[in-house]
Amino acid sequence: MELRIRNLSKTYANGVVALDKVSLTIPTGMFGLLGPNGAGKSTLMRTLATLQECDSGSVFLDDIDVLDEKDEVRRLLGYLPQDFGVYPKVTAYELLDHFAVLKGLTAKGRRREVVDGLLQQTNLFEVRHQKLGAFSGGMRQRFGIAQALLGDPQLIIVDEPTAGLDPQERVRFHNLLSDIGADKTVLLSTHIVSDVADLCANMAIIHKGQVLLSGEPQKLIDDVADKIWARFVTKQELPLFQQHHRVISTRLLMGRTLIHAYAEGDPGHGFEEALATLEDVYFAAITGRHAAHGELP
Ligand SMILES: Nc1ncnc2c1ncn2[C@@H]1O[C@H](COP(=O)(O)OP(=O)(O)OP(=O)(O)O)[C@@H](O)[C@H]1O
Repeated sequence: MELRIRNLSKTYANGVVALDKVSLTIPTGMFGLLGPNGAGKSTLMRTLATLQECDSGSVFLDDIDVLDEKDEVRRLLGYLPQDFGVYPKVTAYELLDHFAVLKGLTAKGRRREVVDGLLQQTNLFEVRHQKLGAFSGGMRQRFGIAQALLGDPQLIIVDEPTAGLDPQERVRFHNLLSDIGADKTVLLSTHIVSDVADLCANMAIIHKGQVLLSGEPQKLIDDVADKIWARFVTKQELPLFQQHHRVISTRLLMGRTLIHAYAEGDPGHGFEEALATLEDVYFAAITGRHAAHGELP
């Protein structure tokens, strides 16, 4: 299914503009919504999941008016919130079975089939009789996906699901999501660039409630391909480079400081052209946004 978001805006009572005329078209497959903490991702996710009202704008899931026909959307929606809590004293099987009853799966035999199937799909079947309180972060997130998939949803929204997962668990979780994304619309919010780079056919970068960029990751990388320049600097040199170049990122590499700068042509001063990555796209977008407000030269 296709999700079309047009001019969605939300200002909280304290005056914070969380969404500022957000427009996005999200086709079937995995879509990554990338942005730093506070960008407005959760506000957008909760609005799409019919849990929160916006101020203006429209959202359609194919022909369904998401902001108006909430029951209709809920029948098609699976949602994994950012702060998905579990009851620590019940087992994975018991809780999923309970959620299945709430979803309307009242026939025992069919319910068992569905619950067992989901536990297998999320690789939790072997541990289904363990209490959720003993689950690792990765197991808990996979359980979160299992509950989100109850009722065979066509639209699946997952809000920062990989935060706090170790690398192995992240790979496992990525594989699970990518299987689901094969024929469903999956919207994944994250502040981790590699989540999007690894998984998503389409993406958007959101910052301070605004969509800065959207498109296919490779196309967005191609757009900055000859504009990213790198060099090592000393700690003492760094402020000078930040003053005279559009430095988009600085990071330590084997104890030295590697800077990436954005420039239309060779900036000289010892810079060499770098192979652009999605991380460069992300930092160029985010810092470009600051530049628009005069915070960078
Ligand atoms: N209920 C609320 N009342 C007031 N301000 C809020 C509320 N919820 C969120 N905000 C503010 O709105 C902005 C966007 O928050 P949101 O949680 O949507 O961002 P986010 O991108 O999901 O960030 P995070 O990853 O930290 O959750 C932030 O400045 C946040 O402090």
